[in-house]
Amino acid sequence: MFDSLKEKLGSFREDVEESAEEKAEAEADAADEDAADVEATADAADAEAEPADADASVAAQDAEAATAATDADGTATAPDAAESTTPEPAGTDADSADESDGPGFAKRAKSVATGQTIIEEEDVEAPLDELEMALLQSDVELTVVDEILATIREETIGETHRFTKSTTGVVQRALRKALVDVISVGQFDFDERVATADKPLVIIFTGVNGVGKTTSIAKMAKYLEERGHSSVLANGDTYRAGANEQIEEHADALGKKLITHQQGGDPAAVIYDGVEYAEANDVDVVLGDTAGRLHTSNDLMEQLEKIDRVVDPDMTLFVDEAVAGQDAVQRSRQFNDAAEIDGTILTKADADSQGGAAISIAHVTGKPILFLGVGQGYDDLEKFEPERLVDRLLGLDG
Ligand SMILES: Nc1nc2c(ncn2[C@@H]2O[C@H](COP(=O)(O)OP(=O)(O)OP(=O)(O)O)[C@@H](O)[C@H]2O)c(=O)[nH]1
Repeated sequence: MFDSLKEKLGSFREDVEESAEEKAEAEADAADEDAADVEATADAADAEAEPADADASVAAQDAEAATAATDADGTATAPDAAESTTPEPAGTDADSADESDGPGFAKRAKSVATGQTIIEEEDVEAPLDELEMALLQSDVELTVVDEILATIREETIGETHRFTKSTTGVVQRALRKALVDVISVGQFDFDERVATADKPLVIIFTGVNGVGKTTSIAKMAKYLEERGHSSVLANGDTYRAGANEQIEEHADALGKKLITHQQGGDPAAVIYDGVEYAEANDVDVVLGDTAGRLHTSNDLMEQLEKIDRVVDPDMTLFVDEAVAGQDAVQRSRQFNDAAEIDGTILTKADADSQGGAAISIAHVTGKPILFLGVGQGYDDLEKFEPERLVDRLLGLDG
């Protein structure tokens, strides 16, 4: 699942690491040269001046003395020890040095002294460009890509951290936050909502045909049963020939009651009958299918508005397939505009390597993805857990 996206996110991490490694080497070389300069200067100063003057003279000649500070005897100390053991020489205060360039020269120099480096814009720009392309190719929606890149910039640029060892840590944390932020929009606890709702709870499934809507209803019936909730199925897809037979197969296989009307009947009336059946038989949840292939969003709106008026559903779930990528993202926007949805079930995630729809839909609709369909079996409905998914994408799931 989402293998191609996983690979692309891994490449981004490697790109930033590489760029940090190159920078670390360059800074370490520069620090070595500075340390040699300082030593030479200190030796010369030793002959003529007081130790304290030598400090000041070193500092004045080269602000990078902060990278290899000089102790009271005028002996250059190792860069690693400078930060913790040596007071700042007069005139080399990091804060007062030239800060016109990014995090500032003195701060950078000090970072080298402590074995640390700072991530600057130039370190991440090229990898971020690559990531932008990779996300767009993975069908992640443009505004979502922008949001992800902005968060990564915010979380990495200016970050001071130990050299290469922890570059991965900083980038990993930034990527994780960026992805979790966009995909966890609007999350709520579905199980909790079902458990605490007045019964019967009415859930309407909407979305275009062929994406796995009917199968998802069957999977949901099984999911609810495993959590102690009974359900009745109501086939509001009165538009398509063969729809009754198709859902009937699932109802039979699961031992669930199915309410149907003839083809061409009123979807709201079928679901109303489902609610009446549930009330009369103490059934917890009504799962209502609808026809998705309507010609205009007005038709769709009318259908769902009528269902709204007649049965006042508790939840409307949009169903689409992960493999449809950008198309699924655009449809989620259209369905949400036409009739406000409460969340999404994204099917066929098992067959999707791109992951664009999974990353984008919550951000685009403002409503959470609640479940992933991960196969054709009744058990193949996985609760959508943003953090778990992101950890999987970043290879942090052990
Ligand atoms: N691999 C995989 N296949 C799925 C998944 N969900 C549904 N399918 C398959 O997708 C096909 C279409 O599913 P349906 O449930 O018939 O789709 P629908 O949206 O109800 O479409 P119609 O009833 O034809 O309007 C079926 O072959 C399902 O087995 C899933 O999560 N993974």
